[in-house]
Amino acid sequence: MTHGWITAIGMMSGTSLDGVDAALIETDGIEVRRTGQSVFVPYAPELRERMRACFGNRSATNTEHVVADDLTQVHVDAVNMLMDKSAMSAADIGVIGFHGQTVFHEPASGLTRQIGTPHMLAEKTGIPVVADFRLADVAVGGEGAPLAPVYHAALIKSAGVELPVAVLNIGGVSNVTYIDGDDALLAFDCGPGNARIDDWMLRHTGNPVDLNGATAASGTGDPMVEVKFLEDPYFDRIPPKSLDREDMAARIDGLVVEAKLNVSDGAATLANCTVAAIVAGVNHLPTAPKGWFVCGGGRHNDYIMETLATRLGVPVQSVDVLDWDGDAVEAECFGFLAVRHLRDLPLSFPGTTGVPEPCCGGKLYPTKKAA
Ligand SMILES: Nc1ncnc2c1ncn2[C@@H]1O[C@H](COP(=O)(O)OP(=O)(O)OP(=O)(O)O)[C@@H](O)[C@H]1O
Ligand SMILES: CC(=O)N[C@H]1[C@@H]2OC[C@@H](O2)[C@@H](O)[C@@H]1O[C@H](C)C(=O)O
Repeated sequence: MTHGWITAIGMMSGTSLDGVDAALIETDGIEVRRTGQSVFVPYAPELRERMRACFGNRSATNTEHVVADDLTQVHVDAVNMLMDKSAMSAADIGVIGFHGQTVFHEPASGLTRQIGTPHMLAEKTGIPVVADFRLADVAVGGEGAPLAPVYHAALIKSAGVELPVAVLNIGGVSNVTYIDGDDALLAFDCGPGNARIDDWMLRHTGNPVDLNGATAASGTGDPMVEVKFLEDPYFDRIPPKSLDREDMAARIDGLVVEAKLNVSDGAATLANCTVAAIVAGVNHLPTAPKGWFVCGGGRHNDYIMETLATRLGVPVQSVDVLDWDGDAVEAECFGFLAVRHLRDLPLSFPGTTGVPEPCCGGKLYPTKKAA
């Protein structure tokens, strides 16, 4: 098989609902020749709330269609911004990988829903779009997530680091990829990432973030809440396994309310739970990683990063030390996966989502001209 390099734009609208990350990547679907510029376009608060109202929708509603078109328009804007920033035009881009917004994820029922309007994105940008990345995986009994492991492994291959390592994404949910140099990858969602912290901060301060973990750092974690949190059966479940953003939410909120914590103690407690969930995941790895490389917005939370390093007892560093763009890894990943779709290469594996055999995925939405 001869592979040409394809320049792709990948886009992720993550579980934290903060906005759209878009990034350029040049790849043949196996190796990463280079990554390029990235942009972030935040959602307007009113759109964010309409998106949040779609969480839990097992099937599409009329209002959801409007939300899907509106969030797709933000993706169109992101593509245009990225092309302007990179002095590129649609003719320079081979494909867009469009994740959409997960509103419901229940792989045990064979259901995972990412909303967005891929044909609108293809028409408005004039670039073919690959979307629906998770559907084929859950259709054959997989978890549908995480899908980033094959991209994490491609990046680590040329990073020159001592193996085994863990690549950890701390987004709304956190997920880990264990890489020991063998082809067999192991990956799973660890637990809540920033989502519970964001919701707590929004409720108490009106701002959905604990900037750099400063509020947590000024508080004291409640150890009993953490102990009860770790009693959730999810942590003993053998991976692969995945979570919806709202999984565990009611239980954690209940524990924190019951403990009557103030804003800083609550932030510290929730950050400790995020860390404890990641540390609990080590029990499911074949050996302890020699180092952890962290991407996603949670790596900006100094309290989480420091607590994680203390509890893991090995170096925990931002992926930025490897010259990766830690805010763009997931977006780049969907560009990479779009190219893998075009090359008929699998996106998920028995060790990453529990599919019976390596599984291809995604669906191509050509531009009208190409159709
Ligand atoms: N400076 C910062 N300090 C603390 N937290 C931050 C900071 N910057 C971003 N975050 C957190 O990072 C999160 C966004 O990260 P990211 O974009 O990686 O998540 P996502 O892609 O939406 O989620 P997921 O990976 O679960 O799909 C927000 O929840 C935000 O609270
Ligand atoms: C169902 C879904 O959208 N899952 C996301 C979410 O956000 C982080 C974690 O949970 C991960 O499993 C996944 O996203 C990344 C990009 C993945 O598939 O690897």
